[in-house]
Amino acid sequence: MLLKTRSQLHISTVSLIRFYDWCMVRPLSVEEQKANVQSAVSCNDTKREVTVLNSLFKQADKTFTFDKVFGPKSQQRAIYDHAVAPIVDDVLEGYNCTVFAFGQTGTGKTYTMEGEMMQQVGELPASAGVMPRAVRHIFDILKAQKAVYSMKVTFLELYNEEITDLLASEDQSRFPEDRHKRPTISLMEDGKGGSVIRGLEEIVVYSPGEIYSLLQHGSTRRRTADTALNMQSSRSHSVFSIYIHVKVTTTGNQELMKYGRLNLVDLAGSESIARSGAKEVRAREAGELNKSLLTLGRVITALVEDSVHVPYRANISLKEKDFIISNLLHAKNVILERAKVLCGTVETASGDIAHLQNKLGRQSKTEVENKGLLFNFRSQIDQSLGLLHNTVVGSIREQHQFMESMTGQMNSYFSAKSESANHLKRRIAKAKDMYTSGVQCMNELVNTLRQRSITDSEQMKLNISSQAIAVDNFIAVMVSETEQVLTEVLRSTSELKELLAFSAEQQELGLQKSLTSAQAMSKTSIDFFNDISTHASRLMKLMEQSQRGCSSRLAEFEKGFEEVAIREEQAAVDKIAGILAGLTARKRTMVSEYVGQLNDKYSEEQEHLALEMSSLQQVSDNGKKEAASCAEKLKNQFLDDMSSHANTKDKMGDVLQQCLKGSHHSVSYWSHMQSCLEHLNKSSVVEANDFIQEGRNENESIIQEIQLRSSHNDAGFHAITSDILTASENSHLLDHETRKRMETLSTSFSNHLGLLTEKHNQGTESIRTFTSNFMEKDYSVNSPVRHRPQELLAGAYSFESIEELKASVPDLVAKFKSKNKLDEVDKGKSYSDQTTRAPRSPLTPVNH
Ligand SMILES: Nc1ncnc2c1ncn2[C@@H]1O[C@H](COP(=O)(O)OP(=O)(O)OP(=O)(O)O)[C@@H](O)[C@H]1O
Repeated sequence: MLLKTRSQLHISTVSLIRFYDWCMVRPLSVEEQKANVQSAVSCNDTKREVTVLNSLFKQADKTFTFDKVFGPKSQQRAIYDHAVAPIVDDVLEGYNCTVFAFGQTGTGKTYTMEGEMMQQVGELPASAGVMPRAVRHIFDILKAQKAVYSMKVTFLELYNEEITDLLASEDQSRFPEDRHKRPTISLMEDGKGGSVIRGLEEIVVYSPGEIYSLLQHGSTRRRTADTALNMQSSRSHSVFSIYIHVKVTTTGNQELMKYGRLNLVDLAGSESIARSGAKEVRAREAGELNKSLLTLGRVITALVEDSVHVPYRANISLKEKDFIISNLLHAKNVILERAKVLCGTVETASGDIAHLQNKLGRQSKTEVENKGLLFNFRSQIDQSLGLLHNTVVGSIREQHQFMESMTGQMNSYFSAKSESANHLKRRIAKAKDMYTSGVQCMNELVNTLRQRSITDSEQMKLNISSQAIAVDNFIAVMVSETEQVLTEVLRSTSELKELLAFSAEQQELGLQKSLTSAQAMSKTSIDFFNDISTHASRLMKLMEQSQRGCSSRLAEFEKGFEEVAIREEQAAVDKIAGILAGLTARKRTMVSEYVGQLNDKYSEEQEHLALEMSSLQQVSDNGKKEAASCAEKLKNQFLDDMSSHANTKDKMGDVLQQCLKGSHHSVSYWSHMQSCLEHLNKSSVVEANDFIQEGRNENESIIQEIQLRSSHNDAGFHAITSDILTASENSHLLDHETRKRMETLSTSFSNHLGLLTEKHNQGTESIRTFTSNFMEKDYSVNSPVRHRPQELLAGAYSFESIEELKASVPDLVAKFKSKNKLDEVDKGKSYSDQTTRAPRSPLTPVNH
């Protein structure tokens, strides 16, 4: 497995690139040892040589030299310390560095780069790879330097020419099958000859632990597969990048930013498809991997050999992103050759490697030289900057001294020179006095204005606050009254509710009672009708019995009668006539006896029936009585319920009436409140508008007055300056040198005056701005739809204050004029020598 690094430093348009080749040979695994696999490679770490033992195949051994060789016994820590640690130092110096791990599948690339994944705290395990060690190293250095820095990381995977962000947030798709699809991102031209990876998530990190978690997370998302040569073979290239921005302070106390970037690239392994046992998808995948690695190798070789043509595109050779990503798309034969060399299958690669090493050595040397040159260049720049600084400071000091000496000379010149100088001095003093008094007067005016504005704003604040308090009180009263009304309404509503509940209860009770009564009544009626039915059935039975008795007796009578008739007939036949009378008498007796018996029996049954009928009558009467009493009870109950309902209804009516009154009262109260507020707002708006208008007028006149004074002052200074110029021009007695100095002094004085004028101009402008702000912003009244005006800004003028100011302005102007005898200036009595010049606009520079 080869570990290759590339460093790149960007200094304006210059890019320095250097390459190192390290060769790592992993130990035989336990399985390989068990299978008695023979080692085909021997390493000489000291000589930095790896020998492919072709003698095993009865051919000459081949020896290859690298920048560094790590044999099978090498520890992860040693590999990091020798190969990667210096590169991390370069990164923190502002270089862009890349560490590639490439080689045949199963040779230990991922193990070297990642190793056993990192612990959050404490020592790293012995098997920790380059990535966790580099992270820990970077943080250790930054901590030791107490550096101010920022850091972010990216982690991408390149699989079958498709880039995937390994740190992208998990997909929250609605459909579970979509969640496994990782978002792909694209490589784009950045328009500056470089390229950008669009959509790659850059994660800002603050601790090694955070990076370890990200690495662990990203690493588990990488595509791996179980092949015949590696149980967990990476099927994609991965690029983990750390971007570091460090703030540094130079000796000249300048703050600079160093931007360094470390790319840690774990390439997929090249493989012999036949040996790895790859089929179908895996075989195609392996083909793509081989192709990309080959192209990468070609690009690296072209860069190492300084080839005119780099098999990607020329600008890419200087750009790392393109180098890593795009070159993979074109990498073909060279990397395969390298892989084959390592496998001992290509014999002719030995010379190339040696040649490459020599080239690399030369390049490293040039690189070191360039770095030295650069360092010298930088120190020269620092020296030049220091020199420049000293020169500038010295020249300023000289100028200052010159000015001081000039002032002294001028003083002596004026004291020694004639009346014209004295006259000039007096004029200057006068102008100075005038200007000072003007300024003083203006200051007074400004102070008075400010004082007034403060007092008036306070007064206004007081008024506003008292108004606000009144409005607040008014609102509070309204609120409390509204609350009372609402409480009343609520109380009435609750009473109403209670009454309704009570009435419902009463109704329910009444209905319950009615139901019970109706049930009792119905039970009594049912009993009554049951009794009647019983008695009726008994009566029917009795009647049936009686009928049956009568029938049987009549049948017996008929039978007996027939028998007797037959006997009588026989007797009659026998006795013929004699007995006929007695027979008839006896027949009559028998019939009457039997009729008597029948009559008795019938009367007896009649009595019995009458008895039954009377008992039926009795039952019926009882039932009637009970029904009547029940009806009476129900009637009374119903009447009670009706009266209670009537009472409830009356009460509810009263309560509703109260509610209605309360609502009417609230409505009228609210409308009253609304009209009050509207009135209040309207009056505030009108007052404020009037106030603004008057304030605006007053301020306009004040500004005009200030401008007038300023123009007087300017005119005065203009006169003085021209006097000085005239005096200096006319001074034949002055020698050339003195005149020159005079001119310089005059120019500096004029410049000074120009500055003063500018300041004055700024002052006037700021007063104007202040006034316009004051008018347009500070005094603007809020929209009438609001209930309370906003507070005016502190320092704003009240209407009264402006009135007072207005009254005081003429006094102040008169005072100013009398103090400076400006009436004379106005009349053109003094400064007659200035009238020859055209009047200058008040705020234009004096000398031009
Ligand atoms: N220096 C080492 N010491 C002990 N075991 C190692 C070492 N290097 C690699 N291995 C073991 O060898 C096996 C293959 O290593 P690794 O997966 O890192 O190879 P790879 O080059 O990344 O393969 P691929 O290109 O197929 O992904 C792993 O089981 C790993 O643990």
